[in-house]
Amino acid sequence: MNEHLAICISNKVNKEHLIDCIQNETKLGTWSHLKGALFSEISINKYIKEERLHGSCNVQTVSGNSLEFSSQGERKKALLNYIISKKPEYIIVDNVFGNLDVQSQEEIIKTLSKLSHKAIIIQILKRQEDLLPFIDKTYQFDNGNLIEYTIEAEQVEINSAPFYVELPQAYRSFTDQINPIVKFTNVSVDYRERPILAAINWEIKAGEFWQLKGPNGSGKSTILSMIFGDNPKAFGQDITLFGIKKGSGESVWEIKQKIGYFSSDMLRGFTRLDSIGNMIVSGFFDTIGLYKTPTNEQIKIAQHWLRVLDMFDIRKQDFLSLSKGYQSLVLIARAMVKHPPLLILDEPTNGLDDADVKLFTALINKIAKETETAILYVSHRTENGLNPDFIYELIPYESGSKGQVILTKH
Ligand SMILES: Nc1ncnc2c1ncn2[C@@H]1O[C@H](COP(=O)(O)OP(=O)(O)OP(=O)(O)O)[C@@H](O)[C@H]1O
Repeated sequence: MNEHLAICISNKVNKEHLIDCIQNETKLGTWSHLKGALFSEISINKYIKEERLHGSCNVQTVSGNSLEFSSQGERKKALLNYIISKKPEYIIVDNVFGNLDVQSQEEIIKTLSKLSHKAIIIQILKRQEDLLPFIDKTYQFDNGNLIEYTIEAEQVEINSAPFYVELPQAYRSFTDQINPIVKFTNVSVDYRERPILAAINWEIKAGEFWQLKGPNGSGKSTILSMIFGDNPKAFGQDITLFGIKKGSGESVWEIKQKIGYFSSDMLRGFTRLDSIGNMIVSGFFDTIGLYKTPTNEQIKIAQHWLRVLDMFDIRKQDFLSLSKGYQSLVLIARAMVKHPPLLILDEPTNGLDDADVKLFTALINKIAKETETAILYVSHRTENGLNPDFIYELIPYESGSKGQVILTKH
């Protein structure tokens, strides 16, 4: 009988190092002698690189779409199918439910349970609620060793209001803000004649807190890219952002000035050395890292945010020295310094551990309460304590996804 294990880690542990130890060293276990596979965003990124380089890779999606142009959930499903076809003797399963919709989460539990009869499953676990049901033993990774560890309910004790300092007031007022700030009228999108969105009608007004949800591939990122990105599919559509019809001469830069954006993807791949303080100030210029000289007022606002996060004393410290959870708090402050009318959070808790999710939730609730900024949050997870006013749910049909509005507090 295979013994399956979970290794519980916080965001302070170097996950890549842990994976390397499992794959290549015998100190943790004897897996390195076996044929292994890695189910992780790390592998997906590797295959996307390969695809870019050679035009294709071994991991095939169900629709035949390239990995690069597939949705996050579609990529994960394609990777799992590929891994199964390789018949590994052990599988490292990292962030098992990240980016998967509720139905796919149930399916993956079934698939992995079945696989667990043939292969050893080594789960890397940051969220207690993600523990796979067939796991036999749980460990912590401590100083390069595995120490047996029992998960107990609600071990994570975090003050529910850890941010005491009031948020800075808007340095420019949005009281003359044109409402709604986002308006989609009959927006339909298809990719290579495959309908994705069908007649989307949606309005976000100033100060509202929205969650956008829907199954994998239903078109959430497509909607976001039409608001925040420069998706060519937005042209010729009836989309009004901040009172200006999209495509009527405004620059992407003008739109981005009014939107704060944070995605868990931003935490990956930073190599540039910059201080925590500079990272926050750079939000005024929509650059990652500081290239321009900020005004005194901009410095004052950034310092205020540093005090909110209780990071003023460590402001000169390297941003990369922070844990992923603290890096995300800094990047949210960075998104907020310009006091944007709209804050977009794209899968913001993906990859965070339990303690960091609690801090993140407290900061977002504070922003919702103390500012006029509307929040649009995209996630498959329902985070306890994060309470959007409305949900916009995409429901897929052959003819493209339709949207429905759900009021959550009435
Ligand atoms: N550039 C593109 N070319 C072809 N197909 C695309 C492109 N971009 C997206 N798609 C397809 O459009 C559909 C919607 O993708 P999108 O990323 O918007 O979904 P999503 O709801 O964000 O999914 P997930 O929850 O899995 O991230 C997917 O089936 C995807 O494969």
